[in-house]
Amino acid sequence: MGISEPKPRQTTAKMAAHPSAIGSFEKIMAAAEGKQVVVFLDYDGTLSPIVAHPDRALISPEMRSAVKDVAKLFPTAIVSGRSRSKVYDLVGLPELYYAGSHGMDIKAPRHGNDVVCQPAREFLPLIDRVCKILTAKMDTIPGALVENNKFCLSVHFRCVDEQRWGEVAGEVTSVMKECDQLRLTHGRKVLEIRPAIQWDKGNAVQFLLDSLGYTKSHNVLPIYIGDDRTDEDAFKVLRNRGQGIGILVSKTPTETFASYTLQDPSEVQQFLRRLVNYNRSRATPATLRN
Ligand SMILES: O=P(O)(O)OC[C@H]1O[C@H](O[C@H]2O[C@H](CO)[C@@H](O)[C@H](O)[C@H]2O)[C@H](O)[C@@H](O)[C@@H]1O
Repeated sequence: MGISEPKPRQTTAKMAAHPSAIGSFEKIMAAAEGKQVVVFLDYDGTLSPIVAHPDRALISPEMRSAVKDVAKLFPTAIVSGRSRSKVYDLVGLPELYYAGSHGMDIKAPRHGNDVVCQPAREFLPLIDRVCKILTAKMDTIPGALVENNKFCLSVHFRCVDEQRWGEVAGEVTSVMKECDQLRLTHGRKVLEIRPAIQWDKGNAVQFLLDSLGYTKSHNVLPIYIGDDRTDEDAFKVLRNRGQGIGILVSKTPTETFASYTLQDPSEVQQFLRRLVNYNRSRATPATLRN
């Protein structure tokens, strides 16, 4: 297995089918009319810009304040590949739902219903073992980094000399060969190792909508904003429900199950701010139903 940047997944012509969520704001709000909006937000590349080191991917005070205001109006969840505790510490808003480890670790807001979902609990010892093995291997490759995301591992190669990307891939692949209970996915200059169970960000979105009492409801409009391949699982769930707005954060033409795009986190912030301003006088406070 080699490592390369994920290729653009769609032609520019087809990109026209995915207009800007800001340019289409009125249309999105028309779809939300009379419905309960539920907001799902990815973290890296969506709420925070992509930077060289994972520990330095911080959310700006303005973005935090926009998310906080959104959560006053609508149930709001962070859905991240990072561990739940890490993304909670970064975002720092106890009033949100948090789904960490690509949705494998879900917790309701501190004062809300105690929704907890950890479908991959039995994999913890294996993930810890593999983390130790890979950390030792990556220690020999300058710039490589293994991040323990509790139910998943991220092997980062953003800071590795491109000549040595093959070595990173080779080491990861050789460890994976011994572990058929784990599977490998590929994010933004990161290899993601996770339990081989059918549970992803899409399942997390479905689980949270069910927990909020919207399993079969026609009166809900989920809005999911994310930038990465793993977010496609969530976009797909919204497509299959025939309900909801998927928004891909991307500057480049990309094949996606999302319906709209935003260019970067600063546009995400603008969109969230508009959502707040538009709905402030109209929506009732977010309530938890179960
Ligand atoms: O689902 P997400 O919240 O988007 O998490 C996906 C991965 O994001 C982080 O890695 C990415 O962002 C880093 C900081 O900007 C960057 O250095 C790295 O190259 C990116 O892949 C996070 O560190 C990973 O654990 C997540 O799996």
